[in-house]
Amino acid sequence: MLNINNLHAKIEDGVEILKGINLQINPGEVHAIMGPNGAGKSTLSSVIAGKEDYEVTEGEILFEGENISEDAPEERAHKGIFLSFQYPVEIPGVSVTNFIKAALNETRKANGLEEMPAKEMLALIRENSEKLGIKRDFLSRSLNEGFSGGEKKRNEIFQMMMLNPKLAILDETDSGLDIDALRIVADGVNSFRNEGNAVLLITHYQRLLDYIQPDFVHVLADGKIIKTGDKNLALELEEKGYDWLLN
Ligand SMILES: Nc1ncnc2c1ncn2[C@@H]1O[C@H](COP(=O)(O)OP(=O)(O)OP(=O)(O)O)[C@@H](O)[C@H]1O
Repeated sequence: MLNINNLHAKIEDGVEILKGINLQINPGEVHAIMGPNGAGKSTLSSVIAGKEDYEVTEGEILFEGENISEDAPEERAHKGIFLSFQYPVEIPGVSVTNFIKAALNETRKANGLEEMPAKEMLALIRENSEKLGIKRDFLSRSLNEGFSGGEKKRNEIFQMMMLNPKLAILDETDSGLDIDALRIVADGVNSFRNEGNAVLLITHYQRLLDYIQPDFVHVLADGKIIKTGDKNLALELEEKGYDWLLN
């Protein structure tokens, strides 16, 4: 599904942050990326999603066989790539429901589909909000306005489940997940994952990987993936830190 080959990327002022990333994600897989602060984890997720602060200087990102390195962020979203936001924007006057309806219909339109019939939309909203324990009054609140950390997390996972992307990138490196938020993310990801989609989970929290079983764990340091293993690698990192890999 996703093939990243020798990806180099820099920020606009010229500092290279990604220095030759290779990563292959197949349908049905969950990959976790861990690594020290400042390694480039969030940059990698932003570059995959097409955030414009970064420039790809070498290598390519193939999504379902197609080079998307030059695509605008919304084109990538329409192709089925979802990126959660660590610091989501507040949109006063736009409710959680209306935002997700607009986003979902926008994606359908870009893929040549009709708007989702209102009844179907309501049923889908009900199904996903119930799965996540989201109450009805929450759905009519203004997007992210005054949301607690846990509510933002719940909304983010709700958006992921509603949009049902092929590849979900969840960047949890710095989001201060408490135990409840950890469970929200874990339960959401576990109910989302299936044979046809994939998840890239960026995290500092080994505990999250107790709840979400990753197929692969990668360590990213200084812009490169320096080690790949299974879930036991995360346990080893918890115990030993990163130093033993950096020397
Ligand atoms: N837009 C930007 N402008 C300036 N510097 C940036 C920008 N984006 C990333 N960087 C720098 O690139 C490096 C990698 O940052 P990044 O956020 O990708 O690391 P990370 O591995 O996600 O770190 P953390 O674990 O601390 O969240 C850091 O030195 C950061 O300051």
